[in-house]
Amino acid sequence: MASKLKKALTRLVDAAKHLNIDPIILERWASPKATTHARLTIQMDDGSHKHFPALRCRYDDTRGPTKGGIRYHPSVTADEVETLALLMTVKCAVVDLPFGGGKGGVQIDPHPLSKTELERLARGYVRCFAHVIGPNRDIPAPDVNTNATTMAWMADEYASIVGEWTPTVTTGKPISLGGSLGRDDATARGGYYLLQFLAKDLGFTPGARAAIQGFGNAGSHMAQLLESAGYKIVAVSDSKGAIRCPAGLDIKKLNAAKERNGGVTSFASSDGVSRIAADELVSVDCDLLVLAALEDMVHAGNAANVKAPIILELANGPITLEADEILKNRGVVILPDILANAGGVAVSHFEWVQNRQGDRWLIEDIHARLKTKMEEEGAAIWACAKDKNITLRSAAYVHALSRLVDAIEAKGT
Ligand SMILES: NC(=O)C1=CN([C@@H]2O[C@H](COP(=O)(O)OP(=O)(O)OC[C@H]3O[C@@H](n4cnc5c(N)ncnc54)[C@H](O)[C@@H]3O)[C@@H](O)[C@H]2O)C=CC1
Ligand SMILES: O=C(O)CCC(=O)C(=O)O
Repeated sequence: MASKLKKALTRLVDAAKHLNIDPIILERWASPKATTHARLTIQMDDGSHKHFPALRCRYDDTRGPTKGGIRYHPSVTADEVETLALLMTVKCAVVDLPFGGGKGGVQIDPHPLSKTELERLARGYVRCFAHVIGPNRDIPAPDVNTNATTMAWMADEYASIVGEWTPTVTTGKPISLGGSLGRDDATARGGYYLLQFLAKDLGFTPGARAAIQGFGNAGSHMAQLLESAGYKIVAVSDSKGAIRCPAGLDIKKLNAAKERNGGVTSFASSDGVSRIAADELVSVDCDLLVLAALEDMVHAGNAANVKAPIILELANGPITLEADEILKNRGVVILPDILANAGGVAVSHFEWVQNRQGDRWLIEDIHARLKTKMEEEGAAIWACAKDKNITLRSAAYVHALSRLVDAIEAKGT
């Protein structure tokens, strides 16, 4: 079976056909610039030691330091991390950030770990990769199962290694340590601004019904934003299961139930809310399907069951190549990951700039800058898709690729 990376690269190669790109230039993205592997050993609270495979990939730094999150998950592999780092390379070009693409991961289920074990894991990661990361070289951020606290521990460990506080080495930090206002909900908010901007063209109106797969950072913030704007959230899921409520879920109450009980299914005892099978989420009757969990969740086996006419990808790579084709043939419009979830890295860039300036921007400024970015890039990609009669995903790749090629040609290499 083709690797995830090989499959992901076909999207880049297809986009190149719409531009007159020298194949030699394209070859440079066929593999990452560097992937570093490590054995990450931590002491557990009972005094024993455990070892976990850990990685950091710097896929491409043509447009600037590599940038991308760190994921803790049992399914982390080099192939997955490299694929996600390729997506970061393209994403940063889509929204014109002065960054290349990177990603990191640890193959671990972090849920059974205590807080002290999690801290040792984060610090251990930095000790493994201190020679790879750096404020002008490679800048991590949160991704699946990592958060602001993880970034604080990582920045603190980096400071003790280099001998000075260096806030620009990670983004997504707590506000008290130089984190940016608005980074917490930025991934969802960027997707939300894009959706609002295209709503008229998409025929998406307030009161419309949304189903959301994944109820972590990206998915739960999206639920809040959509609910506040008058949309109905009729189903949500997480790794433990899914719930449905045709009248619309109360997201505040759902969040409180999740906090208390650790998962969305605990809310199934509330009025009008029923439990459904996790894989039923993608086939719920709704006007918008938000994918905010993991890769490959919509595949050849379930793409035909999707009822939503619009899909917004907050997750990275949630739709397989085969499913993409099925959905395209059925006329489903996909707002693609490399544009729709770029709000996270865009506000990470704002954080990095604020840290370099030693300044703090107002939340209103951050929202305004993010909105402008999503609208400008969204408009360009929408126009490219119409002009070339291609999908929004293909148009986003074309848009990014032309910026990447311009940068290479400008360097003359
Ligand atoms: N956090 C960020 O800033 C960004 C995240 N993303 C992407 O968004 C996606 C979600 O990331 P976060 O929200 O940060 O992670 P998170 O760890 O906060 O949340 C992940 C959510 O997905 C759920 N989940 C896992 N497996 C599932 C399954 N099989 N079915 C349904 N739900 C499942 C988890 O229970 C959890 O609710 C990932 O693909 C990530 O790469 C993309 C851009 C930025
Ligand atoms: O904020 C960042 O630097 C990267 C976030 C990320 O990992 C992503 O966009 O997939």
